[in-house]
Amino acid sequence: MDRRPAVVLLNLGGPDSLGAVRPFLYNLFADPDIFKFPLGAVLQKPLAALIAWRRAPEAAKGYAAIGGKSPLLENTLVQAQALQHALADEEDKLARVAGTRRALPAGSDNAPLADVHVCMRYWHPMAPEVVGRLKAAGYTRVVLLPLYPQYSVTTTGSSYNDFRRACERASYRPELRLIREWYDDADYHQAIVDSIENEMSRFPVPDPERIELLFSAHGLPKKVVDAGDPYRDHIEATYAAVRSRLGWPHVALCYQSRVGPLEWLRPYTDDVIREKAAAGTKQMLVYPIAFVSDHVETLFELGITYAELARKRGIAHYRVAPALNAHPLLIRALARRVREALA
Ligand SMILES: C=CC1=C(C)c2cc3[nH]c(cc4nc(cc5[nH]c(cc1n2)c(C)c5CCC(=O)O)C(CCC(=O)O)=C4C)c(C)c3C=C
Ligand SMILES: [Fe+2]
Ligand SMILES: [Fe+2]
Repeated sequence: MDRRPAVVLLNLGGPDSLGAVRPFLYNLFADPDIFKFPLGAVLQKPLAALIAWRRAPEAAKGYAAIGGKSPLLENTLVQAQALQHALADEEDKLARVAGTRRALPAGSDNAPLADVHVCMRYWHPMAPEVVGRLKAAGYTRVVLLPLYPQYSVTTTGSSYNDFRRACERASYRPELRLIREWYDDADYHQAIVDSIENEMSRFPVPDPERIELLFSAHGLPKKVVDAGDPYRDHIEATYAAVRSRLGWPHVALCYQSRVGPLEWLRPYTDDVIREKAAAGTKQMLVYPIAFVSDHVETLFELGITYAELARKRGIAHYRVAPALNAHPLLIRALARRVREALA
Protein backbone atom coordinates (compact mmCIF):
# COMPACT_ATOMS: atom_id res chain seq x y z
CA MET A 1 0.00 0.00 0.00
CA ASP A 2 1.29 3.46 -0.84
CA ARG A 3 0.95 5.24 2.46
CA ARG A 4 0.59 8.94 3.10
CA PRO A 5 3.91 10.50 4.06
CA ALA A 6 4.87 11.10 7.67
CA VAL A 7 5.78 14.53 9.03
CA VAL A 8 8.00 14.38 12.08
CA LEU A 9 8.17 17.45 14.31
CA LEU A 10 11.64 17.64 15.83
CA ASN A 11 12.15 19.28 19.19
CA LEU A 12 14.57 19.18 22.07
CA GLY A 13 12.51 17.30 24.64
CA GLY A 14 12.53 17.85 28.36
CA PRO A 15 12.38 15.77 31.56
CA ASP A 16 8.92 14.38 32.35
CA SER A 17 9.66 14.19 36.10
CA LEU A 18 12.25 15.57 38.49
CA GLY A 19 13.91 12.14 38.49
CA ALA A 20 14.42 12.44 34.75
CA VAL A 21 16.40 15.70 34.98
CA ARG A 22 19.79 14.03 35.39
CA PRO A 23 19.44 11.42 32.58
CA PHE A 24 18.00 14.13 30.32
CA LEU A 25 21.02 16.35 31.01
CA TYR A 26 23.30 13.39 30.42
CA ASN A 27 21.75 12.82 26.96
CA LEU A 28 22.24 16.51 26.20
CA PHE A 29 25.88 16.77 27.29
CA ALA A 30 26.77 13.44 25.68
CA ASP A 31 25.77 14.85 22.27
CA PRO A 32 28.92 16.06 20.47
CA ASP A 33 26.74 18.24 18.19
CA ILE A 34 25.77 20.40 21.15
CA PHE A 35 28.76 20.04 23.40
CA LYS A 36 32.15 18.84 22.23
CA PHE A 37 34.54 18.28 25.09
CA PRO A 38 38.04 19.50 24.33
CA LEU A 39 39.58 16.24 25.56
CA GLY A 40 38.10 14.15 22.76
CA ALA A 41 35.43 11.59 22.08
CA VAL A 42 36.62 8.97 24.57
CA LEU A 43 35.89 11.19 27.53
CA GLN A 44 32.59 12.60 26.17
CA LYS A 45 30.38 10.15 28.04
CA PRO A 46 32.09 10.15 31.45
CA LEU A 47 32.34 13.95 31.38
CA ALA A 48 28.70 14.23 30.33
CA ALA A 49 27.77 12.06 33.31
CA LEU A 50 29.82 14.26 35.62
CA ILE A 51 28.39 17.54 34.35
CA ALA A 52 24.83 16.17 34.39
CA TRP A 53 25.32 15.08 37.99
CA ARG A 54 26.68 18.50 38.98
CA ARG A 55 24.05 20.51 37.13
CA ALA A 56 20.99 18.38 37.95
CA PRO A 57 20.14 19.90 41.37
CA GLU A 58 20.21 23.47 40.00
CA ALA A 59 18.32 22.55 36.81
CA ALA A 60 15.74 20.61 38.87
CA LYS A 61 14.87 23.80 40.77
CA GLY A 62 13.70 25.32 37.49
CA TYR A 63 11.55 22.30 36.63
CA ALA A 64 10.20 22.13 40.20
CA ALA A 65 9.07 25.76 39.92
CA ILE A 66 7.06 25.09 36.76
CA GLY A 67 5.17 22.01 37.92
CA GLY A 68 7.85 19.33 38.34
CA LYS A 69 8.51 18.62 34.67
CA SER A 70 9.01 20.13 31.24
CA PRO A 71 5.77 21.01 29.42
CA LEU A 72 7.58 20.78 26.08
CA LEU A 73 6.14 17.42 25.01
CA GLU A 74 2.53 18.41 25.79
CA ASN A 75 2.97 21.70 23.93
CA THR A 76 4.58 19.97 20.97
CA LEU A 77 1.77 17.38 20.84
CA VAL A 78 -0.79 20.19 20.70
CA GLN A 79 1.15 21.72 17.81
CA ALA A 80 1.26 18.32 16.10
CA GLN A 81 -2.50 17.96 16.42
CA ALA A 82 -3.11 21.47 15.08
CA LEU A 83 -0.80 20.78 12.13
CA GLN A 84 -2.60 17.50 11.48
CA HIS A 85 -5.90 19.40 11.20
CA ALA A 86 -4.33 22.09 9.03
CA LEU A 87 -3.00 19.45 6.65
CA ALA A 88 -6.46 17.88 6.40
CA ASP A 89 -8.08 21.23 5.59
CA GLU A 90 -5.34 22.00 3.16
CA GLU A 91 -5.92 18.79 1.26
CA ASP A 92 -9.63 19.47 1.13
CA LYS A 93 -9.16 23.08 0.08
CA LEU A 94 -6.49 22.31 -2.49
CA ALA A 95 -8.57 19.58 -4.07
CA ARG A 96 -11.58 21.89 -4.27
CA VAL A 97 -9.59 24.78 -5.69
CA ALA A 98 -8.09 22.50 -8.30
CA GLY A 99 -11.58 21.13 -9.04
CA THR A 100 -10.22 17.63 -8.75
CA ARG A 101 -11.41 16.44 -5.39
CA ARG A 102 -9.80 13.02 -5.45
CA ALA A 103 -11.45 9.87 -4.23
CA LEU A 104 -10.35 9.69 -0.61
CA PRO A 105 -10.18 6.54 1.47
CA ALA A 106 -13.59 5.51 2.81
CA GLY A 107 -14.58 7.16 6.07
CA SER A 108 -12.08 9.99 5.86
CA ASP A 109 -13.71 12.85 4.05
CA ASN A 110 -10.83 15.11 5.01
CA ALA A 111 -7.85 12.79 4.69
CA PRO A 112 -4.76 14.75 5.68
CA LEU A 113 -1.83 15.27 3.39
CA ALA A 114 0.45 13.53 5.88
CA ASP A 115 0.46 11.97 9.35
CA VAL A 116 2.15 14.11 11.99
CA HIS A 117 4.50 12.55 14.57
CA VAL A 118 6.78 14.00 17.24
CA CYS A 119 10.42 13.12 17.88
CA MET A 120 12.50 14.59 20.71
CA ARG A 121 16.28 14.76 20.87
CA TYR A 122 17.08 14.29 24.58
CA TRP A 123 13.96 12.82 26.17
CA HIS A 124 11.07 10.61 25.11
CA PRO A 125 9.82 9.94 22.51
CA MET A 126 13.34 9.78 21.04
CA ALA A 127 14.56 8.80 17.57
CA PRO A 128 14.95 5.01 18.02
CA GLU A 129 11.35 4.58 19.23
CA VAL A 130 9.87 6.98 16.66
CA VAL A 131 11.84 5.41 13.81
CA GLY A 132 10.70 1.97 14.99
CA ARG A 133 7.06 3.10 14.80
CA LEU A 134 7.45 4.71 11.37
CA LYS A 135 9.15 1.63 10.00
CA ALA A 136 6.50 -0.70 11.41
CA ALA A 137 3.77 1.46 9.88
CA GLY A 138 5.50 1.32 6.49
CA TYR A 139 6.06 5.00 5.71
CA THR A 140 8.24 5.42 2.65
CA ARG A 141 8.38 9.24 2.72
CA VAL A 142 9.28 11.22 5.83
CA VAL A 143 9.45 15.01 6.14
CA LEU A 144 11.43 16.27 9.12
CA LEU A 145 10.16 19.60 10.41
CA PRO A 146 12.23 21.12 13.24
CA LEU A 147 10.36 23.37 15.65
CA TYR A 148 13.41 25.61 15.53
CA PRO A 149 12.77 28.35 12.96
CA GLN A 150 16.48 29.27 12.91
CA TYR A 151 19.04 26.64 11.93
CA SER A 152 21.86 25.67 14.26
CA VAL A 153 24.02 22.60 14.16
CA THR A 154 23.33 22.29 17.91
CA THR A 155 19.56 21.97 17.43
CA THR A 156 18.26 21.10 13.95
CA GLY A 157 21.64 19.69 12.87
CA SER A 158 21.83 17.47 15.93
CA SER A 159 18.24 16.23 15.59
CA TYR A 160 18.73 15.44 11.92
CA ASN A 161 21.95 13.51 12.56
CA ASP A 162 20.29 11.62 15.38
CA PHE A 163 17.25 10.71 13.26
CA ARG A 164 19.41 9.53 10.36
CA ARG A 165 21.55 7.41 12.68
CA ALA A 166 18.41 5.80 14.13
CA CYS A 167 17.18 5.01 10.58
CA GLU A 168 20.52 3.42 9.70
CA ARG A 169 20.52 1.31 12.85
CA ALA A 170 17.00 0.14 12.11
CA SER A 171 17.86 -0.54 8.43
CA TYR A 172 15.02 1.79 7.54
CA ARG A 173 15.49 3.76 4.32
CA PRO A 174 12.58 6.11 3.69
CA GLU A 175 12.89 9.11 1.37
CA LEU A 176 13.92 11.70 3.98
CA ARG A 177 13.41 15.44 3.56
CA LEU A 178 14.57 18.00 6.07
CA ILE A 179 12.93 21.44 6.23
CA ARG A 180 16.17 23.00 7.32
CA GLU A 181 14.94 26.41 8.48
CA TRP A 182 11.91 28.67 8.19
CA TYR A 183 12.85 31.84 10.09
CA ASP A 184 11.99 33.91 6.99
CA ASP A 185 8.29 32.97 6.93
CA ALA A 186 5.93 35.96 6.79
CA ASP A 187 3.11 34.19 8.67
CA TYR A 188 5.54 33.30 11.43
CA HIS A 189 6.60 36.97 11.67
CA GLN A 190 2.98 38.11 11.73
CA ALA A 191 2.18 35.59 14.48
CA ILE A 192 4.94 37.13 16.60
CA VAL A 193 3.63 40.64 15.91
CA ASP A 194 0.10 39.56 16.92
CA SER A 195 1.35 38.00 20.09
CA ILE A 196 3.33 41.11 21.06
CA GLU A 197 0.41 43.44 20.35
CA ASN A 198 -1.87 41.19 22.36
CA GLU A 199 0.51 41.20 25.34
CA MET A 200 0.94 44.98 25.10
CA SER A 201 -2.72 45.50 25.95
CA ARG A 202 -2.08 44.07 29.43
CA PHE A 203 0.28 46.86 30.51
CA PRO A 204 -1.06 49.71 32.65
CA VAL A 205 0.10 52.12 29.92
CA PRO A 206 -0.41 50.09 26.73
CA ASP A 207 1.64 52.36 24.50
CA PRO A 208 4.68 51.17 22.50
CA GLU A 209 6.36 54.52 23.22
CA ARG A 210 6.31 53.60 26.90
CA ILE A 211 7.37 49.93 26.69
CA GLU A 212 10.87 48.52 26.33
CA LEU A 213 10.62 45.39 24.16
CA LEU A 214 13.37 42.77 24.44
CA PHE A 215 13.63 39.96 21.94
CA SER A 216 15.41 37.25 23.87
CA ALA A 217 16.90 34.40 21.84
CA HIS A 218 18.45 31.24 23.22
CA GLY A 219 22.20 31.80 23.33
CA LEU A 220 24.96 29.81 21.74
CA PRO A 221 28.67 29.64 22.55
CA LYS A 222 30.38 32.32 20.45
CA LYS A 223 32.88 29.80 19.11
CA VAL A 224 30.05 27.81 17.49
CA VAL A 225 29.02 30.91 15.52
CA ASP A 226 32.65 31.77 14.74
CA ALA A 227 33.00 28.28 13.25
CA GLY A 228 30.26 29.12 10.73
CA ASP A 229 26.96 28.25 12.41
CA PRO A 230 24.25 30.45 10.78
CA TYR A 231 22.12 30.69 13.95
CA ARG A 232 22.99 34.28 14.83
CA ASP A 233 22.40 35.45 11.23
CA HIS A 234 19.01 33.74 11.25
CA ILE A 235 18.09 35.28 14.60
CA GLU A 236 19.13 38.73 13.39
CA ALA A 237 17.12 38.33 10.18
CA THR A 238 14.04 37.26 12.19
CA TYR A 239 14.52 40.20 14.51
CA ALA A 240 14.86 42.67 11.62
CA ALA A 241 11.74 41.34 9.87
CA VAL A 242 9.56 41.38 12.99
CA ARG A 243 10.89 44.76 14.06
CA SER A 244 10.00 46.40 10.78
CA ARG A 245 6.53 44.81 10.72
CA LEU A 246 5.89 45.94 14.28
CA GLY A 247 7.37 49.43 14.06
CA TRP A 248 7.92 49.91 17.79
CA PRO A 249 10.51 52.49 18.85
CA HIS A 250 12.27 50.84 21.82
CA VAL A 251 13.43 47.36 20.95
CA ALA A 252 16.58 45.33 21.54
CA LEU A 253 17.89 41.84 20.79
CA CYS A 254 19.65 39.79 23.46
CA TYR A 255 20.59 36.19 24.31
CA GLN A 256 19.62 34.06 27.31
CA SER A 257 20.36 30.65 28.88
CA ARG A 258 24.13 30.47 28.77
CA VAL A 259 25.61 27.37 30.39
CA GLY A 260 29.22 26.85 31.47
CA PRO A 261 32.34 28.99 31.39
CA LEU A 262 32.58 29.80 27.64
CA GLU A 263 31.71 33.15 26.14
CA TRP A 264 28.22 33.06 24.59
CA LEU A 265 26.51 35.38 22.14
CA ARG A 266 26.06 38.87 23.53
CA PRO A 267 24.45 40.95 24.86
CA TYR A 268 23.17 38.70 27.63
CA THR A 269 19.49 39.16 28.49
CA ASP A 270 20.12 39.73 32.21
CA ASP A 271 22.70 42.44 31.44
CA VAL A 272 20.22 44.22 29.16
CA ILE A 273 17.51 44.05 31.85
CA ARG A 274 19.94 45.67 34.32
CA GLU A 275 20.93 48.38 31.81
CA LYS A 276 17.34 49.24 30.91
CA ALA A 277 16.37 49.32 34.57
CA ALA A 278 19.26 51.67 35.31
CA ALA A 279 18.05 53.90 32.45
CA GLY A 280 14.63 54.16 34.14
CA THR A 281 12.48 51.62 32.25
CA LYS A 282 9.19 50.99 34.05
CA GLN A 283 7.41 48.73 31.55
CA MET A 284 9.25 45.85 29.87
CA LEU A 285 7.95 43.16 27.53
CA VAL A 286 10.13 40.16 26.72
CA TYR A 287 9.50 38.07 23.63
CA PRO A 288 11.22 34.64 23.40
CA ILE A 289 12.21 34.87 19.75
CA ALA A 290 13.98 31.52 19.21
CA PHE A 291 11.26 29.37 20.74
CA VAL A 292 7.88 28.41 19.35
CA SER A 293 6.83 26.31 22.37
CA ASP A 294 6.83 27.25 26.04
CA HIS A 295 9.22 25.36 28.30
CA VAL A 296 11.60 25.83 31.20
CA GLU A 297 13.59 28.65 29.58
CA THR A 298 10.52 30.78 28.87
CA LEU A 299 8.49 29.87 31.97
CA PHE A 300 11.26 29.73 34.57
CA GLU A 301 14.25 31.67 33.29
CA LEU A 302 12.32 34.54 31.68
CA GLY A 303 9.07 34.21 33.62
CA ILE A 304 10.47 33.80 37.14
CA THR A 305 14.23 34.43 37.43
CA TYR A 306 14.42 37.48 35.18
CA ALA A 307 11.07 38.75 36.41
CA GLU A 308 12.55 38.89 39.93
CA LEU A 309 15.65 40.61 38.63
CA ALA A 310 13.57 43.20 36.77
CA ARG A 311 11.35 43.91 39.78
CA LYS A 312 14.33 44.23 42.14
CA ARG A 313 15.91 46.72 39.75
CA GLY A 314 12.79 48.88 39.64
CA ILE A 315 10.97 47.73 36.50
CA ALA A 316 7.47 47.83 37.93
CA HIS A 317 5.73 46.08 35.04
CA TYR A 318 7.60 43.18 33.46
CA ARG A 319 5.81 40.71 31.23
CA VAL A 320 6.86 37.75 29.08
CA ALA A 321 4.81 37.03 25.97
CA PRO A 322 3.91 33.36 25.68
CA ALA A 323 5.61 31.38 22.90
CA LEU A 324 3.45 30.91 19.80
CA ASN A 325 2.54 27.30 20.69
CA ALA A 326 -0.49 26.55 18.44
CA HIS A 327 -1.03 30.09 17.10
CA PRO A 328 -3.06 29.65 13.85
CA LEU A 329 -0.57 31.67 11.79
CA LEU A 330 2.31 29.54 13.02
CA ILE A 331 0.41 26.38 12.15
CA ARG A 332 -0.42 27.81 8.73
CA ALA A 333 3.28 28.56 8.16
CA LEU A 334 4.22 25.01 9.15
CA ALA A 335 1.52 23.48 6.95
CA ARG A 336 2.73 25.50 3.98
CA ARG A 337 6.32 24.38 4.49
CA VAL A 338 5.18 20.75 4.65
CA ARG A 339 3.16 21.13 1.46
CA GLU A 340 6.17 22.65 -0.31
CA ALA A 341 8.41 19.84 0.91
CA LEU A 342 5.95 17.28 -0.43
CA ALA A 343 5.42 18.98 -3.79
C1 LIG B 1 17.10 27.69 19.87
C2 LIG B 1 17.06 26.75 20.73
C3 LIG B 1 18.20 26.21 21.48
C4 LIG B 1 19.57 26.31 21.29
C5 LIG B 1 20.31 27.04 20.18
C6 LIG B 1 20.19 25.60 22.35
C7 LIG B 1 21.57 25.48 22.53
C8 LIG B 1 22.16 24.95 23.67
N1 LIG B 1 21.55 24.53 24.84
C9 LIG B 1 22.47 24.07 25.75
C10 LIG B 1 22.23 23.55 27.03
C11 LIG B 1 20.98 23.33 27.62
N2 LIG B 1 19.76 23.59 27.06
C12 LIG B 1 18.77 23.23 27.92
C13 LIG B 1 17.40 23.32 27.73
C14 LIG B 1 16.82 23.75 26.55
N3 LIG B 1 17.44 24.26 25.42
C15 LIG B 1 16.52 24.55 24.47
C16 LIG B 1 16.74 25.10 23.20
C17 LIG B 1 18.00 25.42 22.66
N4 LIG B 1 19.21 25.06 23.14
C18 LIG B 1 15.23 24.20 25.01
C19 LIG B 1 13.94 24.31 24.26
C20 LIG B 1 15.42 23.72 26.30
C21 LIG B 1 14.35 23.33 27.31
C22 LIG B 1 13.98 21.90 27.39
C23 LIG B 1 12.94 21.69 28.44
O1 LIG B 1 13.26 21.02 29.41
O2 LIG B 1 11.79 22.11 28.35
C24 LIG B 1 19.35 22.69 29.10
C25 LIG B 1 18.59 22.11 30.29
C26 LIG B 1 18.07 23.10 31.23
C27 LIG B 1 19.21 23.66 32.05
O3 LIG B 1 19.95 22.90 32.67
O4 LIG B 1 19.39 24.88 31.96
C28 LIG B 1 20.74 22.77 28.93
C29 LIG B 1 21.81 22.30 29.89
C30 LIG B 1 23.75 24.21 25.13
C31 LIG B 1 25.04 23.79 25.78
C32 LIG B 1 23.55 24.75 23.85
C33 LIG B 1 24.52 25.08 22.78
C34 LIG B 1 25.74 24.67 22.70
FE1 LIG C 1 19.46 24.66 25.24
FE1 LIG D 1 19.22 26.30 27.53
